[in-house]
Amino acid sequence: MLMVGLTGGIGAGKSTVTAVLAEAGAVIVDADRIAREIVEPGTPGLAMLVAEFGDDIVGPDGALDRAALAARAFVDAERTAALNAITHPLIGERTAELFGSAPEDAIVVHDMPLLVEGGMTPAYHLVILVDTPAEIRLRRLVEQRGMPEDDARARMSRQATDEARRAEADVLIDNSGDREPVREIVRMLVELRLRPFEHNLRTGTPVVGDRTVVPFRPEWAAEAARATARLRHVLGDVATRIDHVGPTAVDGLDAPDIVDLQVTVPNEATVERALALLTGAGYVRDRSAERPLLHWCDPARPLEVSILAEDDPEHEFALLIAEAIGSDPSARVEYSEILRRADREETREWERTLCEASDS
Ligand SMILES: CC(C)(COP(=O)(O)OP(=O)(O)OC[C@H]1O[C@@H](n2cnc3c(N)ncnc32)[C@H](O)[C@@H]1O)[C@@H](O)C(=O)NCCC(=O)NCCS
Ligand SMILES: Nc1ncnc2c1ncn2[C@@H]1O[C@H](COP(=O)(O)OP(=O)(O)OP(=O)(O)O)[C@@H](O)[C@H]1O
Repeated sequence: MLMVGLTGGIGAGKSTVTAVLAEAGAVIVDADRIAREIVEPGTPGLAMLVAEFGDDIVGPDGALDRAALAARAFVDAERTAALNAITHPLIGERTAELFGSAPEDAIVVHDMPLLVEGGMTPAYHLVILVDTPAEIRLRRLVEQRGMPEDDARARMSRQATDEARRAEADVLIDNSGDREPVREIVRMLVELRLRPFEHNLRTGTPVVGDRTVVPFRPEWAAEAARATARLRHVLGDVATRIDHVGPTAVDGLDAPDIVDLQVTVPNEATVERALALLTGAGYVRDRSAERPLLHWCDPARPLEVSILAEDDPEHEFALLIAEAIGSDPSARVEYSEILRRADREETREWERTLCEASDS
């Protein structure tokens, strides 16, 4: 199962995107819809809200008066936190049930406005952001959905900033213009990334990156940071540290488009534990490598994860390499030449020699 998180601020246009994903066969888990289910008349959720916010959030028909609750819940951060403390655990339970009942080969899309706010992004294989500037969202909410402007602004102020969302998203979909180009982009995303990603995960097929050197990409650092957060989510305390290493960690250096991450664990026994956790999460072991090495399954982000014990001398030199290259222009030139020869073992040997020299 491929788990995709889809997020965006209020009014970003997530519905446009989920409609295309649903047409393509994805299973959509809609957080706003679940939020309605758990407060239907007669539910414990509604009773808890009444106890917290008062009787008059319920209409004469016994149903939640959503506008009345919104008017009380979004006035300040403390009131919103009280709303969230009641609703979010109930939403979480129902969400887990729906994920649990999806077929093994499904692409499950969690349409969730508060993904970043909840610190949940590392739990998904991919995070998609519908990225629409706040002023456009506001205008659409007021003009097309008839939402009072002060309500829309109040909710926005309880949500993450556009910048915070962008930092955690793997894919940005710009919905500031017409809908049709957005639909086409989403259809392409499904065919070129989501379907092969799901297939790779289910069949244990690794994405082994191409070692051709490409111009330096400033995005590598952020991609490594998101991949690190995902590894941390799987490994928890088993990893003492996780570092972005290798050529893409050297600022400004042209390199093969493969992000290298190094997981450090306390000892040899925990190397095995880390390997088991990562293979259980879909990372694929590379049996041809000398040392414990895994590949990821995202066709658009080749990733190599090595696992080393703290007392292994190799673990030190990978951490030194970015610094050693950064401070030595001739080493940078030499490194580029080695990388162009695309031989992993030769590259590692050269890195080791450089680090030993700069260490002494
Ligand atoms: C307060 C309620 C009754 C208002 O209902 P209303 O029909 O006006 O809005 P609806 O539920 O359709 O939500 C519309 C949008 O408001 C924003 N929003 C809703 N709840 C929150 C919240 N707790 N914090 C920040 N933004 C929120 C989201 O962008 C959401 O997509 C309702 O939003 C609610 O129960 N919220 C708490 C549950 C929740 O956090 N839902 C968000 C996804 S888990
Ligand atoms: N590209 C677009 N051009 C014009 N209007 C749009 C576009 N995309 C969405 N809209 C409109 O903007 C409003 C918000 O979109 P939508 O309801 O899909 O947002 P959402 O991300 O699901 O929001 P929420 O978080 O509030 O549930 C809707 O009225 C929708 O019809």
